[in-house]
Amino acid sequence: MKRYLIFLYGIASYVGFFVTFLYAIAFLGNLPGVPRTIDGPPELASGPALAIDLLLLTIFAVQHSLMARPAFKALWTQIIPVAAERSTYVLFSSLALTLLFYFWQPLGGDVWTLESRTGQWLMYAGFAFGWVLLLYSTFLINHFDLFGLRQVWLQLRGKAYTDLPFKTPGAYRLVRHPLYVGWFFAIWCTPQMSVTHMLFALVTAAYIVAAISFEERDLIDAHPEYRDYRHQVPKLLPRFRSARGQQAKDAV
Ligand SMILES: C[S@@+](CC[C@H](N)C(=O)[O-])C[C@H]1O[C@@H](n2cnc3c(N)ncnc32)[C@H](O)[C@@H]1O
Repeated sequence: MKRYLIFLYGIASYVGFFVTFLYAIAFLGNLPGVPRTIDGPPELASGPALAIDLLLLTIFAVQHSLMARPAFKALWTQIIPVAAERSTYVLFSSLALTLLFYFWQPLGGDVWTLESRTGQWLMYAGFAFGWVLLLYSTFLINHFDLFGLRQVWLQLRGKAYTDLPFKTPGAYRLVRHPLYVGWFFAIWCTPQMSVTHMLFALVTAAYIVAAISFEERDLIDAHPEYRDYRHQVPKLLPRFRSARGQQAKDAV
């Protein structure tokens, strides 16, 4: 019975993630048909609105980073079943994001507005590319493990969990963090950058850069070969070498 409940919990948490993921696209892209998006008429004075937005971003950052640390997981799994740990992380992340979507306060004011149709379409293309890259990268690592489904499925079948191996498929050969590159595209590519959107993009970008150093420390502890990978593959910006440059390097 308990095994089925944990499995159902994992499925529910995954559905929650998926709905939050779709809402995040609509929220950041100011898509029609959803009750609240990142931009809109300000409801509060700038000071309180800014304080609320920063608080919402901090809640997400603290939840997301703290609950991902091995030391926190070791403590947390004394309270909740080990197999439900990742689903709980996913659930809490979705809740923190939902809180942000619901209470987000637009500040008003524009940073840039692209008038050219080509510029606008390039921004839309970058936005779409970001979300696709983000989702694609989860499948390169293991989508079902990242979102807790593999863990609850293995326990349902009475099988032991095995850690994911370190791997560098597809985009991981170009950069170490393609999923975060996807985030960068999703948060910065907009034809109309408002002050509110800029605040979101700046804080999120700073958070991603900080999160990378925590994540890489854990990765080196778990997979010592990550140290070499770190020297060979850039963090976020791919290096495109010319064929002649590569030949010269191979010859050395
Ligand atoms: C949300 S994913 C982000 C992955 C990566 N930072 C990126 O931007 O593509 C975080 C999880 O991926 C795992 N991870 C990151 N790089 C990995 C790799 N090359 N092989 C296996 N797991 C990896 C981390 O241990 C962490 O559990």
